[in-house]
Amino acid sequence: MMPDLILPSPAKLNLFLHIVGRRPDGYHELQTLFQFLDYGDELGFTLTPERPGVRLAEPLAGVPDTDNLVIRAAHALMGQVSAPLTGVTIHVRKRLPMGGGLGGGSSNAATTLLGLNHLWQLGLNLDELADLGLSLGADVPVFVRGHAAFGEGVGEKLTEAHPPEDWFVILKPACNINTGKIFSEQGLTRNTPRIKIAPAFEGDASRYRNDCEDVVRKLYPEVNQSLDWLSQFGPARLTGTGACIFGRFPTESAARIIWESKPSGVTGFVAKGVNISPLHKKLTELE
Ligand SMILES: C[C@@](CO)(OP(=O)(O)O)[C@H](O)COP(=O)(O)OP(=O)(O)OC[C@H]1O[C@@H](n2ccc(N)nc2=O)[C@H](O)[C@@H]1O
Ligand SMILES: Nc1ncnc2c1ncn2[C@@H]1O[C@H](COP(=O)(O)OP(=O)(O)O)[C@@H](O)[C@H]1O
Repeated sequence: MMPDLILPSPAKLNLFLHIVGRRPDGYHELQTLFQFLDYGDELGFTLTPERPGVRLAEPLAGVPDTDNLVIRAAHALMGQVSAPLTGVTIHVRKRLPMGGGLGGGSSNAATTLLGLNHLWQLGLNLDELADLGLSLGADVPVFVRGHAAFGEGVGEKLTEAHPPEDWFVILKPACNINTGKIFSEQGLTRNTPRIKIAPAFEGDASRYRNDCEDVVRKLYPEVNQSLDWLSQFGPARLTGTGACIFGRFPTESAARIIWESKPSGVTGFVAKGVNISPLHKKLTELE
């Protein structure tokens, strides 16, 4: 059966990620530049008037349904309204590697919040949805707002940004990295000076850096090797706490040439960086 609504759930990159301090609760204060990719998962929503509640069409491998950010986002939204809501089945077409620093789970949560707000005609605004999203994860608000952004705090204080919309080769080295483990490493750089004038910095990709990179290179030889390989063709960086890395190219064909020559055993994709989320583009078309 055709879903009632199909929406994209794009990936993000952290074009740079600076750790500028630590809060009393141990969480790290970041300064980061988020950009979306025109590549990601897809969520299909099918209304089920005969069956109330929210469910997944199929479970995600390794993620119990109650932990799935799609279900958690739907429940968070249902908690905001007292009126009875039509049942819905959500199909997740996964293309993004999980736990790779591309924000797939957070993006799925945001797509669910906006998709159900639309289907159920709840009328919540983006501020309300971003607040709900933050309770699910630090990366959810930027996906809810849908504009490339300079993020501060844990990534939830967002200022719209306009980095160049280049092409990227994204590589997924064959290892999984736990975000909590990286943030608890003793050798992590935690004292990068704060950037005061973000727009001046955004335009200069040669200054982009990820403070997790040194620690991740030491702990994960697969990431180290992939970064060394991709760096031959230009600056290559880690996104989030990894394991995915990206290299920047001015054109699609330049990116594809490098992609075709990647070492065996490494997966990934080629995608364009975009400053307006594909999710918001699609929702605007529906209005
Ligand atoms: C690093 C970033 C950058 O975009 O992305 P990913 O690599 O996850 O995509 C995010 O800030 C990830 O935020 P979020 O998704 O909420 O982090 P979680 O996986 O819940 O964090 C796991 C653990 O890492 C530590 N943690 C996380 C974020 C942060 N700013 N400081 C921390 O110290 C905390 O101990 C937390 O319990
Ligand atoms: N719908 C979902 N998609 C992906 N991961 C999910 C989802 N729901 C829960 N998770 C959990 O969230 C973790 C982080 O996933 P993800 O957001 O894709 O990576 P990252 O935060 O590294 O960018 C996964 O390892 C998985 O256990």
